[in-house]
Amino acid sequence: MQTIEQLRSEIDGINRELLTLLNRRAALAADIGRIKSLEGKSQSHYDPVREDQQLRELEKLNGGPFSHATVKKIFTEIFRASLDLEESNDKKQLLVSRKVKPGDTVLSIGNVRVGGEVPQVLVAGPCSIESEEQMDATAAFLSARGVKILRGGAYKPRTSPYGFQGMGVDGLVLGSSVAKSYGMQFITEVMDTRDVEIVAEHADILQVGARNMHNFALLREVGRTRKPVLIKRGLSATIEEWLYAAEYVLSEGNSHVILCERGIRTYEKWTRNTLDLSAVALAKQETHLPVIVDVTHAAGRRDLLIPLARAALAVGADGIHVEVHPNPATALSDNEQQLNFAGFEAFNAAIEPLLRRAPQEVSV
Ligand SMILES: O=C(O)C(=O)C[C@]1(C(=O)O)C=C[C@@H](O)C=C1
Repeated sequence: MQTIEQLRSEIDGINRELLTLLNRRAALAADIGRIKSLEGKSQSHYDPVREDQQLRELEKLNGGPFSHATVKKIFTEIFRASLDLEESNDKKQLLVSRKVKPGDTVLSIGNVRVGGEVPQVLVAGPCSIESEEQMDATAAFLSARGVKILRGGAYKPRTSPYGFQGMGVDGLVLGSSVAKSYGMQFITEVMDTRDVEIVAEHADILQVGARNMHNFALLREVGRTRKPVLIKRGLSATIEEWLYAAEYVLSEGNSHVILCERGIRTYEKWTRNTLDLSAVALAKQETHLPVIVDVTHAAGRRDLLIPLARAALAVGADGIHVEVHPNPATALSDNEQQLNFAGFEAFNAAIEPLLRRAPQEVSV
């Protein structure tokens, strides 16, 4: 027969185990709560069906000596405590969330405004910056058609280390000076924390590419600048992970963020990626940030760019990103998917009827 002391010491041990388990359970409930908040499915986290399911399972498993009524009472108390935790965490809302900032964020970047009710923007230009002639011809052509944001990669995240890696600083200087001479804003990708300063010196908008969306050091570093940052959704990133990437930037004090859906990796092979338009609708609904759609990388083929861009605008995108090159056949990267000038002309004409106009353009 064990002594009371021995039994109590066993109970003390079980208490310690229970405490650890209860807190592990609470952490899981808190994670569920965060997902529920981000999805914004309902105001309340209370889920009676899930609670009932757990109670039934426990009733089946219960071998006593506690009666089911007692087990039910204890677990109902645990559910209430989890719910309280979830809802109190909810009060610490994400900065990207509309719960924190109900109105749309509208970025002013030079002469361009992005987000809210302002006309949607087109971000266009070549995949890679290759030469002055190429950039000059592209900027002259695009600016004459009302495009205000010129893209061009100076640092290229290529799948193969032997592929063209970009012109680096020379490309930055070229891209920014050509954009300036046509009154355009220059967007380019930054891939490395060590380059943030130099890229921010030349670019009007910093792009964090899909392959770097999980690079938290880079996200923090661009968050410490006060430059607008465009964050592409990662190749296999969930919507939640994409929004947390933006949260990294906002949490460093930089609220000038644009989200960019560019298609995700699925089993589908007829397109390069699968454009996830529900992500656009959800990001618009749950966050206050502008959302644009990169149709070029989503499709990976020219023949789908028009329908995808029209669909993106219909779903509420604040802009479209499309790659344009004077002669795609000779491009040093992505030559399958960039539009030539005639192709852009047709693209622009096809999406134009769907674009919002500036108030002074509305005819009465
Ligand atoms: O599973 C959930 O949805 C939770 O929020 C967790 C939990 C629980 O503690 O098990 C908490 C509250 C809900 O009413 C239902 C279940």
